[in-house]
Amino acid sequence: MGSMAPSVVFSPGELADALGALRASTPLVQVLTNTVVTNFTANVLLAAGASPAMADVPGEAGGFASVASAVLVNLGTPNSEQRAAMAEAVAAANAAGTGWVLDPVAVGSLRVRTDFALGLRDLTPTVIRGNASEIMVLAEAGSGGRGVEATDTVDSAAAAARALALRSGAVVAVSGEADLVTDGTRTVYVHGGSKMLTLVTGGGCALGAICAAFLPVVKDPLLAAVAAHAFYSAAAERAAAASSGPGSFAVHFLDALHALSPADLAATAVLS
Ligand SMILES: Nc1ncnc2c1ncn2[C@@H]1O[C@H](COP(=O)(O)OP(=O)(O)OP(=O)(O)O)[C@@H](O)[C@H]1O
Ligand SMILES: Cc1ncsc1CCO
Ligand SMILES: [Mg+2]
Repeated sequence: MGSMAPSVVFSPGELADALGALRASTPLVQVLTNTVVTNFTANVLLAAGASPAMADVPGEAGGFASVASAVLVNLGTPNSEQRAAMAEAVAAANAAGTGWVLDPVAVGSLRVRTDFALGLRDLTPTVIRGNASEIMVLAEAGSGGRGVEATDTVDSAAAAARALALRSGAVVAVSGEADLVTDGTRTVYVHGGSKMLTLVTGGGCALGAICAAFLPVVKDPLLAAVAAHAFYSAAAERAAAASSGPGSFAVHFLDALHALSPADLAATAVLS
């Protein structure tokens, strides 16, 4: 992978500048996410240089979204209060012109969240991020994975991802061995990363938060999502090299997100 030509879509310098802008502005990211990954997600955002706020209570979520830099809506454990808060936050983010990310965890076989996710899909998310099976369900081209895990490959979801982007107006990101990011017209693959990310809960969920953190710092949401994935992959590679299993990987991953410089990102990212 290291010998692959860099993408013609975004240069290493554009990725570096995006990370530099994130670090310079400390975006305030409102997170409405599942109970499994809340703490890990907050730590990932802090390590990366953003400021997390887990404001997901009805009556507060809308007010918070109108002042946040970006919002993440993750459907991992969607209790009814949280669904009400998500509806509030999305309405307020849209009214304020604030970017928001939808992560439709485990849609397909799980009815409540599937119905809710299909409604959110049509409320102009800026980015939709999920694994291949989740993205295929939102594109109405698949029946879902096995619980929170994908049973489809990124390549098999590529056409669905592009169709979903064109239909929703969102940038669509599909995670896997190589991540695919598309706005329906332009498609970028982000290589690298580590399989260790799949052995720590929240590997995908926290990536959605990092996508949100990049939205307010660059104009083009496709560049924001690509920079987020490249940054995340670069940190995962560095962490995997220093660790001996999932436990130490999680610790080294936070350290790597914190330590990785814009120049490191420019030197490490492999796009195609
Ligand atoms: N085989 C692999 N090799 C390298 N990196 C991988 C591999 N599979 C997944 N990843 C990386 O792991 C991260 C999480 O992707 P994954 O597809 O597991 O998300 P997910 O299923 O949504 O996760 P979650 O369990 O948090 O919901 C992404 O950064 C992705 O690039
Ligand atoms: C394990 C799990 N179950 C519901 S959400 C979640 C976190 C990973 O998606
Ligand atoms: Mg997921």
